[in-house]
Amino acid sequence: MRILVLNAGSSSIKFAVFDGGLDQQLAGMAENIGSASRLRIGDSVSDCPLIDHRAALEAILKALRSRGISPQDLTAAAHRVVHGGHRLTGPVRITPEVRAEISACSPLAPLHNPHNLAAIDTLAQLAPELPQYASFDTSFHATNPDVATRYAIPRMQETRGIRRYGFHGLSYDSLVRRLPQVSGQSLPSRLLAFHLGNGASICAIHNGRSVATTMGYSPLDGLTMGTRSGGIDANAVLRLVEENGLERTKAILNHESGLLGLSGGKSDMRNLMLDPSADSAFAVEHFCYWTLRHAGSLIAAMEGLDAIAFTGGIGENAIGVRARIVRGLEWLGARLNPDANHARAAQLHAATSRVAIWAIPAEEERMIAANALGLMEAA
Ligand SMILES: Nc1ncnc2c1ncn2[C@@H]1O[C@H](COP(=O)(O)OP(=O)(O)O)[C@@H](O)[C@H]1O
Ligand SMILES: CC(=O)OP(=O)(O)O
Ligand SMILES: [Mg+2]
Repeated sequence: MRILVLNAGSSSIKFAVFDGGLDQQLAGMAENIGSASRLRIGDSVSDCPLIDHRAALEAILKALRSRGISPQDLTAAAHRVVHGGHRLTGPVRITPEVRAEISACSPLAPLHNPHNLAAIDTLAQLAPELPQYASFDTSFHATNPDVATRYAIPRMQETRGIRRYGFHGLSYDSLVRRLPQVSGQSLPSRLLAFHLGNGASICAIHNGRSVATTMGYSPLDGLTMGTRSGGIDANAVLRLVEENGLERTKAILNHESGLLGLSGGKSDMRNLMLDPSADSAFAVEHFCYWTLRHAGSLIAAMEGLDAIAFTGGIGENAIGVRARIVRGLEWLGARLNPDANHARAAQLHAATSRVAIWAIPAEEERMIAANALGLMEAA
């Protein structure tokens, strides 16, 4: 049994091969697609010009072939699909109907669904008999109450799908399973989970279920992100459309804003933290400030806070960002253990902290493989 998992994010494609016991045989990623791209497989890293996601997928498949794994050797492929809309609320085997539904959701997640579909189509061409499965980033938030998911717009528009969905659900779902294993304790009742990567969101998890999250109709809303604006007044968006047209405005808000727009050219947190310019420092502060503003809103939705967990590329690695965010939550009694933070430990809270603080690697790939395996076993 060999399951290939493909997780296409906005700037990267992560991949992993699992066996039937969900042991990971191989993993890697193509990162910084479109700029200074690199291909990592296990411990080896090579600079590799990857102009777009298609080129990245070809490079990944070539690298797998060179390690003796061609598409024909796989039992199944399993994909992260970012937007499942309101019909695809759990993992599924990909059929022509499912593919059409994912495609219909592409305008809602323009940085993601097209890449997810491209990977599905490429594998279908290379290995037409290969069963393929999809897990959706939106599913975990299906438990949000109506009051959290509805925009205050006429019902007619809501029935056309204009509502909040929420994303990064595979990461939050895996966090809920992983945290008790790592901490040796039961899941905290009111858990605030920060998925901070190139795309970034926060989720209020009450007794294991998502009750509120910062992303909305699409993965543009909420926090300041690598290249996405995060929350912006709809009238400001309309003005941008009037002045720049629809396509240009989409590009501005999705590809040219966020940390990139604020710093004047850098979207990668690693680079921003090394850069001494005032604009880069402001971009990092904007990211942290708005993360905290939204955190306050989600804490209110849960009526309190027992624990926080950081995940995603920034949440797992950016020591200074974590320290700044926890400092902003000191009024709630959160206290970081600086040594644990610097050592990149899993448990980050000081003994005096009233809020538990954890860093847990995002295990989206394992979650996607587990979902696919579950469907195969049930078939
Ligand atoms: N050691 C590090 N220090 C600071 N930031 C880091 C580090 N490693 C990764 N990051 C940041 O994590 C982000 C990418 O996160 P990731 O979750 O991989 O993104 P995505 O899946 O959305 O493409 C980038 O901003 C990157 O700079
Ligand atoms: C939904 C989303 O923003 O995904 P990513 O962080 O991988 O870009
Ligand atoms: Mg990601």
